[in-house]
Amino acid sequence: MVVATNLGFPYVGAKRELKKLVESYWSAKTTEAELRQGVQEIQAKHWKLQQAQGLEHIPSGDYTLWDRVLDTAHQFGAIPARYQNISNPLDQYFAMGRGLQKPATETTPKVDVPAMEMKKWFDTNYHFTVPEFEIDQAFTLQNPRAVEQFKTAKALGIQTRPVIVGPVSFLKLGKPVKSGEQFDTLSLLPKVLPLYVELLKQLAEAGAEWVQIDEPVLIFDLDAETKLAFERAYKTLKAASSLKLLVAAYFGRVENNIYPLKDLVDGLHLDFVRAPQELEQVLPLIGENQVLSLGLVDGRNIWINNLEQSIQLAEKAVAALGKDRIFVGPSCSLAHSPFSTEFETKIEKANPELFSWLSFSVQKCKEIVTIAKALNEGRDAVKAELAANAAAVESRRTSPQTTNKEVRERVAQIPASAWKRASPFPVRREAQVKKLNLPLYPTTTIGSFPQTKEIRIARQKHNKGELSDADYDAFIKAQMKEVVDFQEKVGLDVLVHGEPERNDMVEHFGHLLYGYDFTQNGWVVSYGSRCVKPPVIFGDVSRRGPMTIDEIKYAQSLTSKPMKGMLTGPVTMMKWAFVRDDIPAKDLCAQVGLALRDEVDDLEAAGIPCIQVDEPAIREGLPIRRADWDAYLEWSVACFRLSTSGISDETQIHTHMCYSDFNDIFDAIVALDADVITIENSKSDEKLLKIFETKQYTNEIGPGLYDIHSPRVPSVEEMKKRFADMLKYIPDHLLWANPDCGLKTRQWPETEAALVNLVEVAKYFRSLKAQQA
Ligand code: MET
Ligand SMILES: [Zn+2]
Repeated sequence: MVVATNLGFPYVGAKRELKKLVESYWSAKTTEAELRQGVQEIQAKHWKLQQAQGLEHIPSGDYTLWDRVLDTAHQFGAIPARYQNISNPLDQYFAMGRGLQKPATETTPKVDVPAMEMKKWFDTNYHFTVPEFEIDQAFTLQNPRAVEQFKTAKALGIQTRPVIVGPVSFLKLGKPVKSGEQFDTLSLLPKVLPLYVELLKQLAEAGAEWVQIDEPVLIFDLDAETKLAFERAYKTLKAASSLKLLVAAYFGRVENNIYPLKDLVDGLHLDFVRAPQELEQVLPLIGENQVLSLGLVDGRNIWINNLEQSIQLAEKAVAALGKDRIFVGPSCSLAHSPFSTEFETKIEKANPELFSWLSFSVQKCKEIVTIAKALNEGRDAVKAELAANAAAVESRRTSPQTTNKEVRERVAQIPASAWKRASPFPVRREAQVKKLNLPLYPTTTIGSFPQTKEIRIARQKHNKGELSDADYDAFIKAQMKEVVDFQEKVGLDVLVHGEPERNDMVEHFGHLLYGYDFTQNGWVVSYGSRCVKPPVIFGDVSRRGPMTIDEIKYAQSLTSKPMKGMLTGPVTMMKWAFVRDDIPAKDLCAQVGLALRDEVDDLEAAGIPCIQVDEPAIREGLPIRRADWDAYLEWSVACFRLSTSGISDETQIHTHMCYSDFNDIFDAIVALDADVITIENSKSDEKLLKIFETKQYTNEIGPGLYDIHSPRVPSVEEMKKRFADMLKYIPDHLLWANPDCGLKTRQWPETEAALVNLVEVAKYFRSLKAQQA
């Protein structure tokens, strides 16, 4: 029979219970014993909830207090030296994840260790902790969490399927401990495999039957060596274990990467939401005794499944392999989607139609069960569910809420000339130099200034109706005035309004656009205990009206210096939202691009000489497979240009990106053709600047002079050194001086001190230049 399975559950909890629990432990309000007890209660609730939906394979070991890859590193003793003298294992674990600072006491020395590096988990917005390996790394097995969780569930009478991170992904996702010491982390495979054997043994002894081994690196472009590593690893594990091994890949297509696993493991889980077209290719790669687990329900988005479509796809697999060799499940762990729609009372009331299109984790479990039941017992057995689903699918397909004829027509008729600026950069530069009259090495900031408690309180009060629109407006104006006066005082050249009216750079604009809505509880983990609540894009996007003109115009009226308008770019507006899946991403992006284009035009008409369109998410949207890069970059760059090309030569377009690692998309950054780009640099000095040895950036550029993520005030000397380094690569007339990113997470005192120093650095180099001349 077809088995209904799950790969992972949103461990953070319906109301972010786990977050509250661990944070309370960190602030010493909860003891370790209470933390463990609390976690068990949450887990028990979630296991029972999944059982109640009718799932047969329920995961355990998918719960984590920080990150599952970190759990794996910690349990195998891959603990970097700097954490080794923290004696309590739990505190050591948290220190690896989030760093630890403790003043000295009479008996203990001071502790000050930074966190391990975090990286994006494939193309999601979740960040995992990057394991660090020594070239002669030794591994030991201590308290594997999967075993502990399996036993806890078992004691409650629930048979679960333990989930572990597989050996090849674990090693591949890690890095050599010293950046200078390069070695292939996969070379550690022979050392770590015996411990995996031991881990499987412990799971078998505890009574597990199936174990899910996550190997998401199967979706990368893999070299022959890694494929060989897969073969070696799973030959060893299979030979040593009586457990049934399900190797799980997700977030993309696997192509023939799974070939080495043929007949080696008992089952494979693949993502048919991302790669439905792959079913036919993979069926012949499934060995005679292997199960194919179909990822049919989107684990990363919030839309209802098209059950009939899923059933039809599954029927093809059933026809080829038989019911006994098919599982159905989510495409990936449901930890990447929010908990349950039952808490979305606002949308339910205000927009019941939209509500009927939403499916969060609990609902997704039910969808999986319905698909399995339809396959096992026929569609009649789930008639009511299928009918309700078909009605909702049809309502979404045909609803006037999702389609705006004018927007569609406008996108279809974008003239070729709208995709690029009227004149090439050198011509625009001349016009801008004349108009702006900026000094050499102009100074600016990235947009936001400290979001103080005062600002947050005023916003809350306004949202609750305790502060009238007029009073709130006056408050925001006063904030802008403070920020403008401050920038004048410090001596910056291109000013900003400070973004006091924005809680978040995507959500703020989402409220001003048609097609966006907002959940009350649609939380997903971003890293550790940090959660985000992305907006929902459900329909065609267009402006409700001018979005920023009043604020920016007001800010400009306060100064004779150029004011920089501030917008969030089309790709970022999409990437940091739950995006609709019923039209191609590139069409949606063009809609957002057009809405922003109107705003850019209006800003110009209002007399704003510089306009920044932030695109921090362009890099992270990059597809995993190289073969898919060009197509993505082509439309994402095009949509940025669409939003910034409706204006005259003399209006200066800025863009901003952070989070580094740009070198592999350098050509696309050039193609954006922004007049000025400000870009992260201070955390990866040489890496960014190195590229200028081989490639030329022809427009103006401001690599960040200091890291805004830390309260540390950068000294004049240190920024001088950085600036001098930049001047080796970037011609004088193109270089700007600015911080790394927006200042909203900073406090005022350090902001002031840092910017005063920054302006001094620019002045120093200007006078140096004047002396040379
Ligand atoms: C994550 S990029 C942030 C850019 C935005 N303009 C800010 O300054 O906050
Ligand atoms: Zn930034």
